[in-house]
Amino acid sequence: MSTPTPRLEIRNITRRFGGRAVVDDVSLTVMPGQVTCLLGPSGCGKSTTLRIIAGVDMQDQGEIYIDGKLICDTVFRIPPERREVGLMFQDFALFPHLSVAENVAFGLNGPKEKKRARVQELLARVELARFIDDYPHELSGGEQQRVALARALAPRPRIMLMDEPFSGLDNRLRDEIRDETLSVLKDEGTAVLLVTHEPDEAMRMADEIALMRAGRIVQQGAPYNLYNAPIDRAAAAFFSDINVIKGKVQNLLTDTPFGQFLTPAMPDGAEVDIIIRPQHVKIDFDRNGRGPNPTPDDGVPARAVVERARFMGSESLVEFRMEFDGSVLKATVPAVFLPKPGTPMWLMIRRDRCFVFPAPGQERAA
Ligand SMILES: Nc1ncnc2c1ncn2[C@@H]1O[C@H](COP(=O)(O)OP(=O)(O)OP(=O)(O)O)[C@@H](O)[C@H]1O
Repeated sequence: MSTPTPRLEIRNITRRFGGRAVVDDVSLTVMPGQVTCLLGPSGCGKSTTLRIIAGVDMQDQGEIYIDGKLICDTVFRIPPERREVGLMFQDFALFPHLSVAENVAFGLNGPKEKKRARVQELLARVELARFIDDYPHELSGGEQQRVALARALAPRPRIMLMDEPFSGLDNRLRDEIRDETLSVLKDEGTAVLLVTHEPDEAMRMADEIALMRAGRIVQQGAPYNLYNAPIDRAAAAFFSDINVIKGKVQNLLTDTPFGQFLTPAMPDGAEVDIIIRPQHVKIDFDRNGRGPNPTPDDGVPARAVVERARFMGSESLVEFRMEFDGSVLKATVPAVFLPKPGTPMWLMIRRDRCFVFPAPGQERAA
């Protein structure tokens, strides 16, 4: 069986500014109809990667292919306007002096009736048909964003490049527009490369996430895999708060107050961090100084006192001071649960949800 051709493939892209590689040997593919998110902190090189694909910046090394055809390497270069790539940025800047219909039709060629039909089709799809003859200033921010989406999609781009397109919208509107945008893009079968620094946005939108750090892609895969099998401590911490339990390897095992962990590939004496997300910490009440019985899944309970508890809306966040070393661990509870500071409790950690990594500075020991 032949493997399908990616809609977009970039191979070993490097871009240097002043000798510094801000994009460093980046490769990725996006299949037709797929949304891939380039996710990473500010300054890690996401936008530069996107600009290179759009053709408004030029790589120092590497190649770009669309539907298997070379569109750019370091010698050969198809100009931006012939790449059939749509662009959508945070500052989507509709033309204020053009009507909604004229904005959407802006990049279209061909007979007037055909253009009008495509504009009508797209405006219906983004549920803005009634605004067709209005001007941008007569529309809300969310409506303007949908016009920008219709405009970018009008010439039927093979690939849509989106750079933080939703960050100018307020929270509630943003979720709605994201979902709507996603369904329009899926209907059109466009391949999407979306740049964002927000893990929630990436998880909500992406079929695949490429996690970027300091110019490199450090991990790539389905959102579920990145969340549940992060490649290192920083990747784990990028998606949520984390708790760190420290330990030292002895005979391929690491002893902690929460029980023993298998640490097979690590030498004796190596320091390890056992990472657990607050939502995978279980809590139980103190029964006259005793906790729950250990279970195979949850391991050994450890005693703590409540440091503080905060109501977060759909959940509560409780911080505990651990009796064994005075460290603070956090647990999220999916309900209103606000125990008083000083209340003794017991914590267990879901062993199947723990990640074990060499402690910082010990990476080479692993
Ligand atoms: N034309 C340029 N000349 C020099 N340095 C640049 C240029 N463009 C980008 N950089 C630098 O390259 C690095 C990566 O920038 P880039 O905009 O790609 O990051 P980003 O991940 O998109 O960040 P953000 O989310 O803040 O936009 C930054 O340190 C930036 O200062």
